[in-house]
Amino acid sequence: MKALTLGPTGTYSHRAATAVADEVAFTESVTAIVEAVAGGEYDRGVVPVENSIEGSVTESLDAFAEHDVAVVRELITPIRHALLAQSPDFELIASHAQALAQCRDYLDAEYPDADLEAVASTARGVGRAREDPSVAAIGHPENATNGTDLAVLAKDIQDQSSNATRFLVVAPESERSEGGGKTSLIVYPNVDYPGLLLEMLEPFAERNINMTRVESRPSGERLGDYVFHIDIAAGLYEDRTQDALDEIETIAEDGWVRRLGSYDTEHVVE
Ligand SMILES: O=C(O)C(=O)Cc1ccccc1
Repeated sequence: MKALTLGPTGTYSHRAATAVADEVAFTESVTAIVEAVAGGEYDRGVVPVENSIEGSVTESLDAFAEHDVAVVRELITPIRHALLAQSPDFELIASHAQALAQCRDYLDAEYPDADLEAVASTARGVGRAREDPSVAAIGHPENATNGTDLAVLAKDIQDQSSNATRFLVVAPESERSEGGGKTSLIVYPNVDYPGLLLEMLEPFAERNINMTRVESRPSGERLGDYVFHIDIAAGLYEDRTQDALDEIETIAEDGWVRRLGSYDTEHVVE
């Protein structure tokens, strides 16, 4: 099975993708990954969606709302960042925006004068550091092994030791599964009245379904209009989930409800 993920070689997404696919291809935007799977060009896509320090990768959430794909697996992986450079005399640190943010306190304390540059992925930053001695990168320490000029200047530089990222594996919509202990949903009510959010939560609460995440994203239609990303600890195969969703469909009758699919959480070690 071939998976498309965020590249180039050496990203955290790459590491997660090797756990689910024997062949991995790369692109440099998560939107492009979701688009390519929705368009039938790849069997699987592996996208980062949420980090324990920095929160959501909003580009991934918005891509799920835009394109018809199924979510078939959830991978949670520890993230341990290293600082990589040709020498300690660098002026600029290049990495993925999330990685820079996850190491903000460390960078402020140790390198207050360094410029920061957000690039498409951690491995793209590593590429910049390989080409330019004035650039350092933040990424997985293995990026500095095997024939590179890079040294690992520091390890475990993330601001919390328990830094974890959640990746979702997307597949063509026809592969959506109803089996699994978790389900991802997107609800666009297309209405606004007092108590709407409360009404959307009640169908789950009344059936003792734990909501593991709810996040609103701008719909892009008008200011103050939102799409809700909801994850629940129940499978689509369960009657209680179907009953709750029937009620949600009524609340969102002027909008839409998307069932991305059910899956079980898998922990992938480094
Ligand atoms: O840039 C990468 O390596 C990614 O896969 C995105 C990312 C960035 C920071 C933490 C986890 C994933």
